[in-house]
Amino acid sequence: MTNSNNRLRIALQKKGRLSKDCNELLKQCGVKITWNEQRLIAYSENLPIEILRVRDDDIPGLVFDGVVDLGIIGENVLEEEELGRIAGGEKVEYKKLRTLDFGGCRLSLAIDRDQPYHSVQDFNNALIATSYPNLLKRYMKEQGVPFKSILLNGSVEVAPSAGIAHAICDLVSSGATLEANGLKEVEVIYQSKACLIQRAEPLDGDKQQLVDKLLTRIQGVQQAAESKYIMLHAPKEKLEEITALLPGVENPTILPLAHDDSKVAMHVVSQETLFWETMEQLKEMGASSVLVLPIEKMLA
Ligand SMILES: Nc1ncnc2c1ncn2[C@@H]1O[C@H](COP(=O)(O)OP(=O)(O)OP(=O)(O)O)[C@@H](O)[C@H]1O
Ligand SMILES: O=P(O)(O)OC[C@H]1O[C@H](OP(=O)(O)OP(=O)(O)O)[C@H](O)[C@@H]1O
Ligand SMILES: [Mg+2]
Repeated sequence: MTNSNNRLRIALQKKGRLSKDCNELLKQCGVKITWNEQRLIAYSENLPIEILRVRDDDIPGLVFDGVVDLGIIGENVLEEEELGRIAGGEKVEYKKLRTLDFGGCRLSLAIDRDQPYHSVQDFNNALIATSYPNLLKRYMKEQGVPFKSILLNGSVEVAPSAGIAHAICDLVSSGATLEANGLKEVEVIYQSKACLIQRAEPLDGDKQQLVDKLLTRIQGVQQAAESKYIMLHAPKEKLEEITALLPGVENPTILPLAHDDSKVAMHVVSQETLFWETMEQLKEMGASSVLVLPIEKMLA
């Protein structure tokens, strides 16, 4: 069954690590949605969009099968599902539209913290607990290390101390969960971020236009998050030096200052964070009133 009405259907994680960031991204893109914790389909009030709120594991399949038009999903879950389907002889098609700037984590092999470790060869014939058997299999095949996996869908970190497995392969971000369970990370096998995917089958003209609009807005939101608006007063003779110091700046706006002929006001959009060290250097060059402001939206 496919989408019968004319709304663009987007699958998002209902509850978990990605949900807050997904909802925030839609909000920043001007998609107004009234969320109701119990409702599994939410409708936008101002755009023809509906949100299907599901377990993240189901999102790749919903996109591959064309049940939804778009989905936001961790690359780890996306590739795991893709590898699984390919292994089962299925053809997998979808479009990856954009990598997003949240959901960053890595899939790693970890062992008991007191166990010595030399190389990936230490996993020869080991029993490894994981929720990502296909990504693990691909990695171990590349490394030429035979192993056995045991599938655990959650609380994977408990496996070694519970005597279920010798090691684990699970997601790591801060490392706090590994540490709390007496484990140490020994190999990173996959780096992941959230991404936006679209079903392979073409959308009708209106829906594709809406997708393109959303993509432009997402780009604007991401660019803005990475950029800063910098305002400062600069001595006229130091303009070039100061511009060279500011990261990613091309054409600053220069404005005259009232009652001071020796300085001008300089406004620039910088593509990177301005570090304290650079601020101090600016000051040494005679710059004053340096302000660094966040940017909410950007349209190039
Ligand atoms: N510690 C983390 N830091 C950042 N991103 C993470 C972290 N853990 C997981 N992620 C990313 O967020 C995704 C969702 O993680 P989460 O733990 O919410 O999944 P889940 O428990 O499988 O949720 P669901 O109930 O929807 O199946 C992961 O697949 C990964 O891409
Ligand atoms: O390195 P850390 O910052 O400690 O993060 C890693 C943990 O985060 C994820 O689980 P989550 O907390 O999302 O819980 P879940 O496995 O129950 O979904 C992941 O499965 C790890 O257990
Ligand atoms: Mg899940």
